[in-house]
Amino acid sequence: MDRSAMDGYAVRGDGPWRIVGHVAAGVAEPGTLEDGEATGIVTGATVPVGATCVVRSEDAVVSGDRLEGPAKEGRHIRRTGEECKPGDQLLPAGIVVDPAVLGLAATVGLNRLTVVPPPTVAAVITGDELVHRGPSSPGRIRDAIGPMLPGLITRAGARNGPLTHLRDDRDALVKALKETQAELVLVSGSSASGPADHLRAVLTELDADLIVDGVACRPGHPQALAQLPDGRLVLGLPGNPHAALVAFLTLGVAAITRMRGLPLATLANIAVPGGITCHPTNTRLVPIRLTAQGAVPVGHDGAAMLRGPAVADALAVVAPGPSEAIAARLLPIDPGARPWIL
Ligand SMILES: Nc1nc2c(c(=O)[nH]1)N[C@H]1C(S)=C(S)[C@@H](COP(=O)(O)OP(=O)(O)OC[C@H]3O[C@@H](n4cnc5c(N)ncnc54)[C@H](O)[C@@H]3O)O[C@H]1N2
Ligand code: MOO
Repeated sequence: MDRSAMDGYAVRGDGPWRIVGHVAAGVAEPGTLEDGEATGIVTGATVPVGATCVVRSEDAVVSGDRLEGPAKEGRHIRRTGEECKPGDQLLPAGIVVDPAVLGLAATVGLNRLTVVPPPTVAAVITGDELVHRGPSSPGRIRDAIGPMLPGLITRAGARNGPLTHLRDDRDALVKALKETQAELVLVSGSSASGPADHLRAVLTELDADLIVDGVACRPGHPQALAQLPDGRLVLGLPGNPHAALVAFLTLGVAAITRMRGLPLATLANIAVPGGITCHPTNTRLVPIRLTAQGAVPVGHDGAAMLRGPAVADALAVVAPGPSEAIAARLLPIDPGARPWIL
């Protein structure tokens, strides 16, 4: 149906017009206008048959049932089929159902969409030294990874499964990995080769396929990705909090993105006017802020520090090399952000 885009009067022909009625919202049969006739109308209401334009209420001069105002053929009428015609493809296949997509689907009357459901991601935080409330004390530190994960998981487009805390105990980790129901299980603080780091041994015991056994990046090199025989994925996040964040943003987001049926993002390149020292053999991930001149490192970027990442817009992905990089790729700190095209 043709609808009014403004509150005012639907008119037919040139003015002045005689006001013959009013069309309220939701009226299905607004009638017909003859030449020289007008009817009051609200935004969104169906215009009467024969209406040639709508005069906005602020442009209308009314005295009794007489209306005067500016008239221009088609003005302020939303014509049927303006946005889409039968047979139009509204959206490409494989698109993320974000709020605008959902609204558009409802607009065209769809009750059901065929979707790839978001995967569920669970987390197991390990460490005898961790406390979860109050300040740290000698020998004990606050868990900084657990509080980061639910938001990261949500922003990566997955559902949060259970988040549990474990002592550094091999049997407890075996039990947790056997019992945790999620397509992806994150395990923090057990990725290296120390006496309390059981992840790799436990993965072997569970007959997992170790898909990624360390990544040549700094921080985050001990990260690991494995697949259990029943198909669930396990991602080992290094215990150092910045390293854990890097591992989630790289392997974690890549795994979740593919489980959602989406292609991996292409990262934009950006200039680093002040340069960033390269690592000779590993890719560096350096927290930066975006400025009009390019990427500027924010500092406080040690593997155990979150002060840098907390104020950063992105991680600069700096390829290995002998000297300084003057350009880098950008990995958003927020996994829900669309990667920038610069
Ligand atoms: N011999 C080697 N030792 C280490 C290596 C190595 O290559 N060879 N790599 C180091 C790097 S790099 C990292 S990262 C860590 C990774 O260790 P794990 O994943 O096994 O984690 P932990 O040893 O338990 O902890 C490391 C560090 O992080 C602190 N931590 C642990 N969990 C949390 C948490 N939830 N919140 C805050 N901080 C946490 C923990 O107290 C340690 O200080 O291995 C290095 N060692
Ligand atoms: O992962 Mo460690 O630096 O590489 O913290």
